[in-house]
Amino acid sequence: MSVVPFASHDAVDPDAGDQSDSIALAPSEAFVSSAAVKDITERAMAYLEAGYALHLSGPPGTGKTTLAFHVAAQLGRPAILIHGDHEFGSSDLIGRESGYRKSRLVDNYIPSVFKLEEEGRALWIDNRITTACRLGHSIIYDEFNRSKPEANNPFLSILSEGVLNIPGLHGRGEGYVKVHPCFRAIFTSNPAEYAGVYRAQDALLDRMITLELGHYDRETEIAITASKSGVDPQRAARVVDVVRACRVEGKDPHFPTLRASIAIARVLATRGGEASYRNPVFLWACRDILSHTTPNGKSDQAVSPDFIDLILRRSECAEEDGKVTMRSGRRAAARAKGGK
Ligand SMILES: Nc1ncnc2c1ncn2[C@@H]1O[C@H](COP(=O)(O)OP(=O)(O)OP(=O)(O)O)[C@@H](O)[C@H]1O
Repeated sequence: MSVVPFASHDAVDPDAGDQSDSIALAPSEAFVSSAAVKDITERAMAYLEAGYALHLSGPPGTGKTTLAFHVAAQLGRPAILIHGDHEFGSSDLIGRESGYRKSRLVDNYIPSVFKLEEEGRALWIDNRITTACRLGHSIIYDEFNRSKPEANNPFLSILSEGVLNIPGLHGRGEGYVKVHPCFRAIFTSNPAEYAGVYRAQDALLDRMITLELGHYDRETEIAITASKSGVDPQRAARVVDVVRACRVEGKDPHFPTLRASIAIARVLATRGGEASYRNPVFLWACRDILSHTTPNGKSDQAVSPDFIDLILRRSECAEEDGKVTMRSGRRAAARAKGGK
């Protein structure tokens, strides 16, 4: 079983074999546990400990997957990661027959008597959900609505009756697997996604508790940007303010995301320099990373390079004004102190 730091979960190999699919989650040093993160974790843990499945729903880059890993780590059980895929069928999740075992017994101990017994059995291979249900592992099912709704049907009986129905094992006395009491499921989905997703079944949504996530507060975004890029908090704050201004004033409230802040800050960390309009590295990184078209593919840009220039110049002026105000405020305070 591999140990995966959950703020760098890209390291998981989803194609590893069945048993090695389980991972032990360990907190990464880069993980930020701000008040907002602690609050949502507390609520998530309350629902999971009460025996419910958890559904983290929110636009891209709001930290759903990272939070799912964090919460799964708090459960203290090995975890199994699944990424929703439109090619999944139920068998990809619960298991399938694979191969055939044939045994043959020839008994010719008494030469005049020849006894032959043959038995053939299809071999069954458990897949990830079955393994998790049997062993009481946690499932993290990322972007579960990328799988066809019927592929997720096994979860209906798992989450309501605590039983996994395996039609392929009926007749062998193993057709129903009783779900281990420690089994927990954490789902994530992105309701704003428009391509390659399916509408989740109401019956499945009704069996889980959904936490709607939005973008984190400014302080948490600054802490995450600084932690994931290595820049100091002051530069991280400048980057985050520009990204948040584009989000608020652009045509799409979901973009740019926290990932854009991290990306710009990483470029700054690599190339050095201030998060200032006067630093060409910062200027072109912002233009390249922040400008994008609207998600529905229309040609008008949600955030155009001109718009980014405007935001950058404005934030620079606001900062200059702030410094001037602070300087004049300090001078006025010194004058007042000196009795002038
Ligand atoms: N608490 C945190 N501590 C450190 N980094 C975080 C934290 N939350 C989110 N991040 C970072 O923010 C970025 C976006 O987070 P994440 O991938 O979890 O978002 P998401 O909502 O799952 O996005 P998507 O829907 O696009 O998959 C990642 O680089 C992640 O490492």
